Amino acid sequence: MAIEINGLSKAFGGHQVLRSLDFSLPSSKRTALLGASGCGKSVLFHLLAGLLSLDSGRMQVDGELVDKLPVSYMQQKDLLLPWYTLLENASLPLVLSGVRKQEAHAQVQSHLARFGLADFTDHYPNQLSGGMRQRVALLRTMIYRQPIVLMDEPFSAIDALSAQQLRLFLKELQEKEQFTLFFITHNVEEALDLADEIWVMHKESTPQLQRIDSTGLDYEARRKLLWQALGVGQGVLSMH
Ligand SMILES: Nc1ncnc2c1ncn2[C@@H]1O[C@H](COP(=O)(O)OP(=O)(O)OP(=O)(O)O)[C@@H](O)[C@H]1O
Repeated sequence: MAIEINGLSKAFGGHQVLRSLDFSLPSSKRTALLGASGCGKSVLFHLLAGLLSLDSGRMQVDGELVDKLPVSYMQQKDLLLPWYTLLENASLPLVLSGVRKQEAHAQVQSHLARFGLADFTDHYPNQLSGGMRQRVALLRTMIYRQPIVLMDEPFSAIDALSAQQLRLFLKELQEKEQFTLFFITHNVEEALDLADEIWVMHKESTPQLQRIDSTGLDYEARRKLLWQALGVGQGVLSMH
């Protein structure tokens, strides 16, 4: 699937957030997007998913103009419905797509153990930890999957060990099923471990999107290059 974006711009009031972005999203690859807080990463994902409208620019899938890409979108907020149990929340996209409830539940149940959620089927979101809710959101994204998967900081609310396991799980799944993964992270190591391609979004410079070319470099050199592109010697990318 060829995904081409041209001249994509977005402003809020007088604040120009995205300035004429051009890129093709690498198909069947894992692409990481990094950049300082507030530079417009989530706005870009909202535009791609059709949750916001473009001021100008165009999006094409296999040469066809589209107003949104075919995405499963896991947002920063887990968006779980408080009055539904874990099982019902995770099954929701399948049920909405027309799968019978019983069958949707059975499908979800077969994946629960892998996500460390098998013992919590009947729990409501307010009875789950932040990390667990994130895992339910990840499961829900994976179970009703479109050709492109957008993830906005998928592992930021999860403890380090669970995050590592889920990263590995996601990587294996992507390698097996070959969907196009585009994810936002503030974690340089996560980008280096998980992504085939790494892009940095800038607030001020033009072009606003920079592709980090680290062909032939070892891990340490790639790490250094990425920190340099982020304009930071070391330490954290941004403070929330
Ligand atoms: N609906 C909106 N209305 C007005 N301004 C908005 C809206 N959504 C985003 N913005 C502004 O657009 C800019 C970019 O926001 P965005 O959420 O994309 O940043 P980000 O790079 O994802 O940041 P972070 O890494 O902290 O999540 C910010 O200045 C934000 O205040």
